[in-house]
This record gives sequence, C-alpha cells and structure tokens, in this order.
Amino acid sequence: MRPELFRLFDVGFPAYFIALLTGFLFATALGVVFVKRIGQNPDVVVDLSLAMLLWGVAGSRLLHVLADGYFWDYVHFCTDPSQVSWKIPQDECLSARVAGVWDATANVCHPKEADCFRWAKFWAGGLTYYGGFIGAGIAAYFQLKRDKFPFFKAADMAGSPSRWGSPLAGSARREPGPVQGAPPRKCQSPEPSCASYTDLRVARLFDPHRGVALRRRASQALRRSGLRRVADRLRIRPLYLRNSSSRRSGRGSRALDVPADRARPRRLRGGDPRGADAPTKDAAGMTAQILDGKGLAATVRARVAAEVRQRFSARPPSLHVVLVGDDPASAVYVRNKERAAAEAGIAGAIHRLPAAASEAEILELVERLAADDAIDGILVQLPLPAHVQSARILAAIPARKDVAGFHPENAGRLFRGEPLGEVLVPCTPLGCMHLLGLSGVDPRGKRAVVVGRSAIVGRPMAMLLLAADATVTIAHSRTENLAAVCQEADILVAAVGRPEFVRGSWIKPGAVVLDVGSNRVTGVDGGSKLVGDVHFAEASAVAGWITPVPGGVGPMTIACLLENTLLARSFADAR
Ligand SMILES: Nc1nc2c(c(=O)[nH]1)N[C@@H](CN(C=O)c1ccc(C(=O)N[C@@H](CCC(=O)O)C(=O)O)cc1)CN2
Repeated sequence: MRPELFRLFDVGFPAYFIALLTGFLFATALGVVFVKRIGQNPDVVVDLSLAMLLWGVAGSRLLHVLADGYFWDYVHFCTDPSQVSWKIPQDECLSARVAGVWDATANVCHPKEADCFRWAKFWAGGLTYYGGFIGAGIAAYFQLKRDKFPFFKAADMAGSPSRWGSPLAGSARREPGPVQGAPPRKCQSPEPSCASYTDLRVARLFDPHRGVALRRRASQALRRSGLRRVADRLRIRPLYLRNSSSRRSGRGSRALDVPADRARPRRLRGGDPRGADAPTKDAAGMTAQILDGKGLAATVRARVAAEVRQRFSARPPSLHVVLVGDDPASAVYVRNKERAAAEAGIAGAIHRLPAAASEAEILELVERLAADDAIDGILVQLPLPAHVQSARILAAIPARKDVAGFHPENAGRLFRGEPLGEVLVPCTPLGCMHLLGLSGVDPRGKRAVVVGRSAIVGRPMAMLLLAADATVTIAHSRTENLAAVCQEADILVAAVGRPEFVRGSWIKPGAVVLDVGSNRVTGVDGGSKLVGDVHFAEASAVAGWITPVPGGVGPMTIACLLENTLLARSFADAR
C-alpha cells in the first residue's frame, strides 16, 4: 500500500487512514440500511459507529503501545531518543519528513528530539487490530445497552461489514515507523484477514425477504425448542412492546390485589409511564389512577412523527382511507385520522363514496388503491352500509397494506401467535395494550377477562393478551354469571357496546380496567354525553387503574393507526 495516498492543502492522507475511513463509512451506511429494513431507528447505528470508531482507535493504540513490543521504544522516545532505532535508508532518515540522526556504525536512524507524547500520536502509525476489537467491542456493548438495541440484530448487522473490514484491516496495519508509511505486511492468503470479499451475509442483507423469513423460521424453531426468550429477541418488535418490555418485567410490574379504598382518580400520562404512581391507600378510601389515553396518544403520535422524519423523509408513508356514506360519527373519526396523519407527516387521501355506492363500486376503489405501489396503508372505515358485505371489502385490501388489521390473513397470523412486529393488528386492541403498558402491570400470568367477542376488538384483544402471557377468558352477553367471571379479572377489558354495562361490584379491587365502549347517551340535563361500557363512577372507586371515556381508548385507536401505517411502510420497503 502507498504510505501516502494523496496530499490536500499540504496535508498528507495516509493510505491506511483512507482505508479505515472507507470501511467506517461503508459499515455505517450498511448498518443504516439494515436497521431501516428491520424497522429500527438508524440514529442508533450512527451513534454506535462513532462510539466504536473512537474507542476502537483508542483501544487499538493502547494495545499497540502496551502489548506489541514497542513499549520501551515509547519510553525511550521521551527519556533517551538515541535508544530508538529505525531501519530505514540514510537519505530517508535525513529527509525533511523524518529529520532523524543517522548512525553510520549501526546503519540505523534515531529520532533527533525527545517526544514524550509519541505514544499518543496514533496518526504517526501504530495501531493493533485486536486492541481495536476490544475497544470497539466494549463501546458497542455499552452503546447497545444504552439504546436498548437488540443484541442479536446488532451482531447480525456487524457480520457483514466486519468481513469486508478484515482484509482492509490487514492492509491497513502499521508498525510504529518513523513517519506515516512504513511498508505494510503482505497479505498471506491462508490468514483470516485475507478472506474473500464474498460473504453470504451481504447477500442476505440486501434480500430483506430472505432475512425476515429466516428470522421468522429461526424464531419459530427456538420457540419450539423452549428457548422463548432468545426467540423473542429475533423478532422485530412493535413500538409499544419495545418501550414497555423493560418495565413489563420486574421492577415495573406490581401485584394487583390492592384493597379498594382510594379517594380521587390520578392521571397517568404517556411521557412517564407505568407504575410511577402506584395505588396507595388514603383515609377516604381507594380510587383508580386514570390511564390518560389522550396524553399517551399524543406521545405515540409524536414518536411516529419523529420516525417519519428520520426514516422516511424521502418518501413519507402514505395512508388512504375509504369512507362510505354519511354516518356522522364515522365522518368525525375519519377527519381526526386525516388530521393526525397530516401532523405526523404521513401522506394520503380520504376517498368518499355515497351511502348508495354498490359493493362493486367500493371493491373497484379498494382494488385500485391496492394496486398502487405508492400507497402503503388502506383503511375502510366501519361500519359500511347494510347492503355491503364488509368481509368481502376487507379481504380485498392486501394483508400488507391492511392498517386496520382486519384482513383474514392478519387475523389468522395473530391467532397463530406469530411475532407481533410482523403482523398488522387491529388498532383498538393495540391501543389497549399500550394503555396496559402505561399502568405498569405485567400481564404475564395474570387473569384477563375480555367482555365482548367481536372480530375487531374482543377476539384480537384476547389474542394480544394471550401473546403477553396472560390467562385469558373471553366473556360475552351469554356468559353465565358474568359478574363473577369479571370479579376474577386482574385485567378487565369491556367491549360489549352497552352503556355502563360493567358495574363497580364486578371489578376486582386494584384491577386494570380498559373501557373500549363509546356510547352516546342522554345525560340528566337532557344533553348528550359519551359514556363507556363501564360505569366509571362506581368502577373508579374499586379499580387500580381505569381508562376514561372520552379520552381513553378512543384516541389510542387513531395513534395506533399511524403506528400501523409505519409498519405497513416498512413492509413496502422490504418488498
Ligand atoms: N376501520 C375501522 N373502523 C372503525 C374502527 C377502527 O379501528 N377501524 N374503530 C371504531 C371507530 N374509531 C376509529 O375508526 C374511533 C372511535 C373513537 C375514537 C375517539 O377518539 N373517541 C373519542 C371520543 C370522540 C367523540 O367525542 O365522539 C374518545 O374516546 O375520547 C377514535 C376512533 C369503529 N370503526
């Protein structure tokens, strides 16, 4: 390798420096592509690369000085430079670059002046690759821990660039010569550093389908063999799992069997979630903490907006909503979805059809949207007019664009217990899981009762709770002794569609109550008001945590639609 590759404004650029820089930039770019593909934040890779570069160089230099056999040379550089000898030709020794002292008897060159900081001047040559590995490895460990980035994904990501880097490292290795550019060793082919550039991992990295499929297969095999925790690490995790996982186990979880004797509801917001404020007794009794869906939805929407800015600024994710008819509630929900999407930087449009539109017309519109590659997510607002078979319309949305999570394929995959980060699941149950996360209550091993068996809330809700290791009962209007069943629940989800159906006496003291209901009723003053499926005043005197209506599950439905749109967009990118 040429000692100095080129000079710019009288500054020499050594070849090994250019090789290292190229390797660093290449590995970082490859890492960014990889994490984008698996739906993670690319900033993590940039931070990781910089930390590894810094500590890699430091470690590499440190080990070179301490363990490469040059230790005394660096001591003599400071104490007695005449004891340092370089075996270089006389003219090079006397050149302006080296400016050394020629020893004609021993035919060696000595440095002219003492330099007590020579040991630190890594740019003058002398880096040891294993020191770099150790330094960069330690930095990576702490950086990944700080960013809570899955270790196996990072290891997978490192595989390819490291194989590309090793031959470069071989040619970039330098002895502590007098000036930049002592001749490097020639690469001997049996050495590991001379490995071929051909690397299957590179192929896999650029083949996301294969990557996802392999990961899924490996994850399933590990689950079958009982290594569930390892399997979980191979999954792509949705936002709510990523953020709640650490708290869901251990310190964030708490026992639910606290007595029902508290005074006023307190609010738990999205920013500082879970159990920060556990139920406590006071003189007047015990009252539930409010799970503030409005606040949490704002947090989720802000996080989605940040991801859109960071990951998809070139082509923002796009969401198209189909609204048939003029149901006033649906019109409000769709308008709110449109506003939330626009605020998060998600592109798209609302397609309005009259209530009299035929099934064929709606199908034609959905199929047109389905065929458009620029569209990532499609949602048909429910309910559809009575003359339309909703199931036929929903099945016409490709599963990968089905941001409502109602397609039979998505429903089936959720039922089968497939990794959640790879399946689009219905927004309302997803929102409930976020709210459950906000409570800090770990569903693992807890008794969960879902009242309601609809395909869009009750059933998927039960599947999500099951996936979170709860022991789940689906109850409904025909369940015998429903009150007693509900009293067993540590986590109670009410999705029956009947105003204030679930009474306070049905609730286990300290339970988490998630109220999915949204019923407009006439209040005592004759005006209309929105109430849930749970009798809030009674329930909040017994429960440990409760969602209000309005301001609980409803806003989370829209926030989760945006989250699903991001996931649909990653599917589109992976195609
Ligand atoms: N395709 C879909 N259709 C419907 C879904 C759905 O998830 N996908 N869910 C519901 C309606 N819905 C979203 O579409 C929805 C319901 C309620 C809210 C909400 O924010 N509610 C507010 C109160 C609003 C009010 O004052 O009326 C709250 O609870 O605070 C948002 C979305 C049926 N259709």
